[in-house]
Amino acid sequence: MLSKREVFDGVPEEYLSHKERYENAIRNSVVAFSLVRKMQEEGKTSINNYRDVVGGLLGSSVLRDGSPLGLHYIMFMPAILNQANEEQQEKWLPRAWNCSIIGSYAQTELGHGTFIRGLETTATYDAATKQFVLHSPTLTAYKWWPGGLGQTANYCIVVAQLYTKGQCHGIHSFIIQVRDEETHMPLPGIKIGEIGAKLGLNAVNNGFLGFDNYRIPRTNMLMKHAQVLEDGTYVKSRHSKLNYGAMVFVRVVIVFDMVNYLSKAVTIATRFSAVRRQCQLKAGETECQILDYVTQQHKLFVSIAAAHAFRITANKLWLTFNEVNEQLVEGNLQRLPELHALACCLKAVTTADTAACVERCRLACGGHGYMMSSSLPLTYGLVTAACTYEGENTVLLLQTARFLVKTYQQLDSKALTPTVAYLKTAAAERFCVGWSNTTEGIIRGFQVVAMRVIIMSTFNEEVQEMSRTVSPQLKEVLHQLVDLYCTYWALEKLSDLLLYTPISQKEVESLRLRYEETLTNLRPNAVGLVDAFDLRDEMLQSTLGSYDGRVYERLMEEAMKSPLNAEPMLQSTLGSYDGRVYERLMEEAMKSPLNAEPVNYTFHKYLKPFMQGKL
Ligand SMILES: CCCCCCCCCC/C=C\CCC/C=C/C(=O)SCCNC(=O)CCNC(=O)[C@H](O)C(C)(C)COP(=O)(O)OP(=O)(O)OC[C@H]1O[C@@H](n2cnc3c(N)ncnc32)[C@H](O)[C@@H]1OP(=O)(O)O
Ligand SMILES: Cc1cc2nc3c(=O)[nH]c(=O)nc-3n(C[C@H](O)[C@H](O)[C@H](O)COP(=O)(O)OP(=O)(O)OC[C@H]3O[C@@H](n4cnc5c(N)ncnc54)[C@H](O)[C@@H]3O)c2cc1C
Repeated sequence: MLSKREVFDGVPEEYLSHKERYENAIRNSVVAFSLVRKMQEEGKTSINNYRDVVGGLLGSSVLRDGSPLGLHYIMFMPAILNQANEEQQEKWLPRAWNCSIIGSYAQTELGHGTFIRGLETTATYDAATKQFVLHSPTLTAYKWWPGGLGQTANYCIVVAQLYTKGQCHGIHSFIIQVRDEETHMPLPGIKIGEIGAKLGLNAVNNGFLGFDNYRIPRTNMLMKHAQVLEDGTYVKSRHSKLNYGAMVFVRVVIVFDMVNYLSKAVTIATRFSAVRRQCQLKAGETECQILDYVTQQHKLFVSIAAAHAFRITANKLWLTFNEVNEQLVEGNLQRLPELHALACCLKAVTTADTAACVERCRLACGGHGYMMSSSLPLTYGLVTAACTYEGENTVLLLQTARFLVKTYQQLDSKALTPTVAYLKTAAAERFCVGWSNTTEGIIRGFQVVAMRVIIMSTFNEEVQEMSRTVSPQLKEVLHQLVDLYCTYWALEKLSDLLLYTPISQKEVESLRLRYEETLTNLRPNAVGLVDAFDLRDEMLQSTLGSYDGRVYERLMEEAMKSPLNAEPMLQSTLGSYDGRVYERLMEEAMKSPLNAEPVNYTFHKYLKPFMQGKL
């Protein structure tokens, strides 16, 4: 059994080189995911409910900057579950589940990420040999970004344009072996490596992949929805977008991920704000806690409310996802467009808001928030990536807008699905008959705004659910959070409300007062509310947010760990670009020390024994 997390001579991750970071990540990941395998053996997790277990590990301090094995669980396995037929699931799932193969998900290319119908990788069926020929016709056709593909995965799901009998049938998914299972060397016809250093997630080992007329068996096309028969006949799917299912799943999962990161960041910033004393409220008094400043409360408290709002929303979205998928299995596709629009909208909104809130938490901690040891810069790097991956936010909001406009156009002719039923009410009231400065009044106002501009998603507060299951005291605080969240956004989006609702100047002024009252009312419970997230210090990994409040001692202890305090100079900088983007990106990628060797030693020392169940 491997010892717990090893680091180089006690040097924290921040001071490791790019290569050392990867080697450290492999070591930590095989230890962490051996736990998942142990839980499988003890029946404590299964192929259909491992989200929480893997999610907990990926958000933990052990894998704090991602894992080369993350995509295996996040997309490789869900894609097999979602797009492989039964025979293929029987063949591939057991090996994926016990990690005797490690997979990734290769869709994005150097030249295309958003417009997936424009992907260039081709899979051309050869009926004579009953094989598909995978090929990257241009440099821009190289797969670029797949997590774990650089040096770790030996299989991946590849999304390519399917050609058979001379005709293109659009993008489909294929399971493809890219490395030898014994030697881990890239297979003939495969060009593969890692793409280089990034803003964050530098332990994920994102890779590139090019095909040179690479042949795979016909049965490696995932054929749950569409098929290619032995003679090359194409059988199309019931719905052209069923192949997009893996992306919908991850968008749903990302909403849960944002809850975890936002809870961490606001816990760190709120606790630090209770410890930090700076300036005086009245001359001659002792310096006050910065948490007592209304400006500090304005920065932080809405993040506490948002963490709860996102958690409730994530749970509701997960229920919807499972409901719709059960209907898909029965052949009922009626709610697929609603699920797609909902997943797009909530992934975009929660990632954008979380990135903004985490940055605001950092700013609320002054210089100490800028220290890597605070864990806030790392958290920001993780959440801001989520605004891009799994569908760039702008593009996903446009997908939601497309669905809402279509829904509005069919308002009188079609029954509305549950999450857009409010449009009927808002339409009936036309211009929001009256404004009231209550939670319900604000929600109704936004429904009217949404109605009017058809691109705002509405906010479904689960207030009733809280009143059934919580004590009067907790209900009061949770209602304060609901009030805060609604009045905050009413004030943030005041221009829309002024444009589309009859809110008066007087009501705006009282809304402002109500907002400040709510901040004051929440202040006594602020630390208790973040303590309620129950995030252990090991999870937070932050000098500012530790439970014991020993901020300064911890800052100094961490500072003394820097090798710069022991040695003169480290580091160097990289060159800049001349505008030849794709060639330069590839040239930069090839500079990575990881690409200097065909197989990193950690494969033979850690990964292979892990995959063979020998750890
Ligand atoms: C299990 C373990 C869990 C552990 C938890 C730990 C947390 C981890 C969190 C995640 C961490 C890291 C993961 C990072 C990994 C990143 C992976 C990737 O980034 S993979 C690549 C992702 N790429 C994209 O998302 C591409 C974005 N682009 C698209 O999706 C499409 O191009 C789109 C939708 C923008 C346009 O598609 P298309 O051009 O084909 O469609 P149209 O716009 O013309 O619309 C036509 C029609 O189709 C409907 N539609 C579109 N998409 C879907 C869909 N997915 N499902 C259903 N329907 C869809 C659309 O609504 C239109 O319908 P219509 O009725 O005609 O209006
Ligand atoms: C950390 C990370 C991990 C990733 N992991 C994976 C992975 O494992 N597998 C994988 O396949 N991919 C992965 N990706 C790739 C990711 O899915 C793409 O980056 C994403 O889909 C955006 O595509 P792009 O980067 O090509 O940007 P583009 O699609 O080129 O978009 C660039 C910008 O153009 C604008 N734009 C584009 N299209 C439109 C439009 N229709 N309307 C308006 N504006 C538009 C937007 O402002 C957008 O930000 C990862 C990316 C990151 C950052």
